[in-house]
Amino acid sequence: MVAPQAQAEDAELERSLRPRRLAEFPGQERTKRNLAIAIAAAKQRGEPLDHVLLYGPPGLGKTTLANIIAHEMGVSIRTTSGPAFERPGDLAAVLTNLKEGDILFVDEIHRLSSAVEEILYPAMEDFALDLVIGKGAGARSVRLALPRFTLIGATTRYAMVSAPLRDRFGSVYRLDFYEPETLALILRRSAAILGMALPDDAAMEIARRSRGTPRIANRLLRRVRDFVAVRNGGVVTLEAAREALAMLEVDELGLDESDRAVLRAVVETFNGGPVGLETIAAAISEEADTIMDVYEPFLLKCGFLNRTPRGRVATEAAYRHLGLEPPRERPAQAALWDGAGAP
Ligand SMILES: Nc1ncnc2c1ncn2[C@@H]1O[C@H](COP(=O)(O)OP(=O)(O)OP(=O)(O)O)[C@@H](O)[C@H]1O
Repeated sequence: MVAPQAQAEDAELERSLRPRRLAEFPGQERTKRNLAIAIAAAKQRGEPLDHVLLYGPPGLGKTTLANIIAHEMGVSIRTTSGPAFERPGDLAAVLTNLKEGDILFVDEIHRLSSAVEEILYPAMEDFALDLVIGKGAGARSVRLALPRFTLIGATTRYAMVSAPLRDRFGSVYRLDFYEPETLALILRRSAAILGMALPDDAAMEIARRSRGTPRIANRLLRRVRDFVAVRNGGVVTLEAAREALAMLEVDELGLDESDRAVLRAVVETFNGGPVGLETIAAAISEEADTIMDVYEPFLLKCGFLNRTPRGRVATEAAYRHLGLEPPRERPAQAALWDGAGAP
C-alpha cells in the first residue's frame, strides 16, 4: 500500500494530478529555486538548459520535475529509461531523432550499460555522435553533429551513477522526503482536482502517514475516498480517514507491513544487528534492491535504522516502535557512517 514505486492503478491518476509548472509544485524549495534561475538564464540566452541529474527515493517527483522543466522551457520531452537501451545503437537512434532544444528524460539512468554510456559522453559534452565504420584495420571513426538537447537523468541510486557520467551534468539535485505540511498542501490540491471535500485535519492525518512521499499521499487519498464512499456517505472526516488508514494497516508514521517486516527482521531475527542487507533480504524473502531503494531510506529518515560498516543496526526507537523494550547492551555504534554515497 505504501510502496513508493508507481503501480498500474496510479498511472492515469498520476497524469491528472501532476503539477505542470514550478509554481504549482509544492516542496523541494532549494531545487526549485535553483532550477527557476537556470531555466530563466537559459531562456534569456536562447540556449538549451544544461544537463540535469535528479536523484532521491521513488515517488518524490523526479518525473514530474522533468516534465515541468520541459513545460517551462517550452520544449518537447522524450521519456525513456536506462534499461530500455540494450545496445549503443538504440541510444544513437533516439539522439538523432531529437530536435534542437528538446529534453531527453532518462529514468533509472544508473542502469545504462557502459557501452551505451560511452555514446552519451560526447553527446552530452559536444552534441556529437561518434560512429565507428568498418572493422579491424580499415575501421574509422566519423563524427555526426546532434541537435543541442538537454539530458535530464533520474536515479534512486546516486552512488551507482558512474563518475564520468555524473561529471557531465551541469547541475545535480537531491530530492528530499516532504514534510507533512507540504504533503497536506499536495493532498488538498489533489482533492480539489478529484472534486472531493477534504477537511484540513483529515489532510494532515493522511499526510503524516504518507512516508514523506507525494505518490503515497495521493494513493492513500484515493483509498480514503473509496472508504468514505462506502461507509460514510462520501463525506471525509478525520475519524473516517483514521479508520480507512487503520484498515490498510498503515501505522501513525506511515510504515506498513513490509517496513515493519524489515525492522522486525533486524530486531528479532538478528538481535538488533549489525546485519547485512542481503541477509535481511533473504530473511523476509524480499529483493535486496527493493529494501535499499524503498524501505531503508525512510527507516533511516525515521531514525529506526543506522548504517554501520558492518551492516544495519536497529535503534532504540525501532524497538519502541515495535512495542519492544530495547536491550540494555547495545551493539557498538561508534563507527556510524551514513554510507549513502551521496554528496
Ligand atoms: N511536489 C509535488 N507536488 C504535487 N504532486 C507531486 C509532487 N511530487 C510528486 N507528485 C506526485 O506524485 C506522483 C509521483 O511523482 P513522480 O512520478 O514524479 O515521482 P518520481 O520521483 O519520478 O518516481 P519514480 O522514481 O518512481 O519514477 C505523481 O502523481 C506526482 O503528481
